[in-house]
Amino acid sequence: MKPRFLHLSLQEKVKEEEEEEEPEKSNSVAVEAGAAGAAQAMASGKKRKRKGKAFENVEGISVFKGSKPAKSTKSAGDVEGKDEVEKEALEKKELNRQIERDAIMRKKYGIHVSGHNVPSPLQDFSELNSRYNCGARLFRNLAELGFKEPTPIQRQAIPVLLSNRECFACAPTGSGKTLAFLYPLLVKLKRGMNDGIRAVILCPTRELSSQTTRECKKLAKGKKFRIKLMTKGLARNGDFEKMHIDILVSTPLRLQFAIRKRNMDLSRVEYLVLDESDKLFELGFVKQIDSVVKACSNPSIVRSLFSATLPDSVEELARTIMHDAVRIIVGRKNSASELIKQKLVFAGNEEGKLMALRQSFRESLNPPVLIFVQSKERAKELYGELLFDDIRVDVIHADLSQTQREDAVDNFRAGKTWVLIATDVIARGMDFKGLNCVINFDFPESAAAYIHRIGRSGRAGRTGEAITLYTEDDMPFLRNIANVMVASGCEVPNWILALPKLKRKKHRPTRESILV
Ligand SMILES: Nc1ncnc2c1ncn2[C@@H]1O[C@H](COP(=O)(O)OP(=O)(O)OP(=O)(O)O)[C@@H](O)[C@H]1O
Repeated sequence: MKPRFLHLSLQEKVKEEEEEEEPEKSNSVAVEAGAAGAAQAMASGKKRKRKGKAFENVEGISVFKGSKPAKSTKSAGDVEGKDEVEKEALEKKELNRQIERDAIMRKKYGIHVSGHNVPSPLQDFSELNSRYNCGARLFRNLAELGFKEPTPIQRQAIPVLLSNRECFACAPTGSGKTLAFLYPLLVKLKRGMNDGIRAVILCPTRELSSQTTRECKKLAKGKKFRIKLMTKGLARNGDFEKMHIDILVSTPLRLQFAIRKRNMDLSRVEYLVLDESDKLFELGFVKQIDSVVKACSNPSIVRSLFSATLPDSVEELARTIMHDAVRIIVGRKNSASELIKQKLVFAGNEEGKLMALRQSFRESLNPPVLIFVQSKERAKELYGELLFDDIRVDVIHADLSQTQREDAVDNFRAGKTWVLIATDVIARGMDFKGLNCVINFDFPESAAAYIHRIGRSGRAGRTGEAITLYTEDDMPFLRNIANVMVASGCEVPNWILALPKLKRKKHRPTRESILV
């Protein structure tokens, strides 16, 4: 099903965007144009100055300054024309040099871009001040949070968003995408200038919304931003007409509820971020996303999509709704983080999986460990089994209350729980610092699910481990996962890579009960 917002006429949008861009341009040419652009913008700035000078020269000599024309066999026009040509050649040279410098830096960090006039990547965070005048407080917060160097996605996505360009970005799990979209928001929004809701960040789960809100508040420390998490209570009872929110973080369902039932007005939203965008474009979410995107009717809105996996279908969809978007891919598209050591383990059947898990815990348990299963029923069953082993174990799934879910995450983060059993509800975006190992007790339903699950470890430059158990039933789907493993530098037996290609991408078999 195609979302309705796709029917928005492109022509209409182009016109709207043109109207919007004017004030930004006049504010700061060099800043906003960025790019191979920084040079281009500089060049055009220079051009303007020089044109001014040229005008003064001609007029000055003959009209205002009253001085006599220089004695020359060549006419003033000839000299002027030559100067202009030389200057243009110089500018072109500088522009080419800048393009070369950008290309070298992108190559160094594995950044691939497409789009017109893409802003230059950041050399370091200090450029946020020199190039974009980002403000001392936000800059200090970066240092206080221990962020010394921008990650590759931050190097490219931050300048793009600071230049008010729409973008869709794909970078590995744990590579700092959150900061890449939060930081430009905080810079661009300045402080409480408008009423209503000014920026919306959509995340597929409550846990991720809550984590993103927390990160945003940390980054905005000392600034008076009104940053809100859309809770169930707020969605049901919020008086949004009287409320001023700079940044609202929500799941699509809660936001759609507030739009429908509480008449929430999103027409002044200036920035819309779709985090884990490919998940948000899946069938279960698409209607909600549609109504949110439609409600964000501000013609000047800047939208951005972020994920570690970006299927072509989502890219195509994104292209139809975005204007002049920049595409940023870090590393290889749809690949796992290279920091994770990945292993496939044959366990025969369902019974064998439990034995293999117990055996591995007996040999060495290096907490924290996250175990993924296919459904909430299976999560409950496995929890029931491990509860009697001498392990501090907990479980998280969609049947638990909000408080229980929050407690499960908090206890795991605090080290009170060593092993957390989970469904895919926390497979995306969750940042558990120092997670050593992910175990796929149940084989993931797709390559994308695999990438996100194992991506809970090996984050922010740390190494991690991922073990995937498989049974006879999972064998036909092994190749999908093996391809991901090979692409991220892991060894896989040749027979797996020689398995036939499957047309069906999703694998969610009926499994025997875990209970013994
Ligand atoms: N420049 C940086 N330097 C050091 N650490 C950073 C930097 N930027 C972000 N981090 C840290 O890296 C970790 C992962 O970041 P983040 O959660 O944004 O990853 P992500 O790319 O969004 O991953 P996912 O695809 O799983 O959502 C976080 O703990 C974050 O604090």
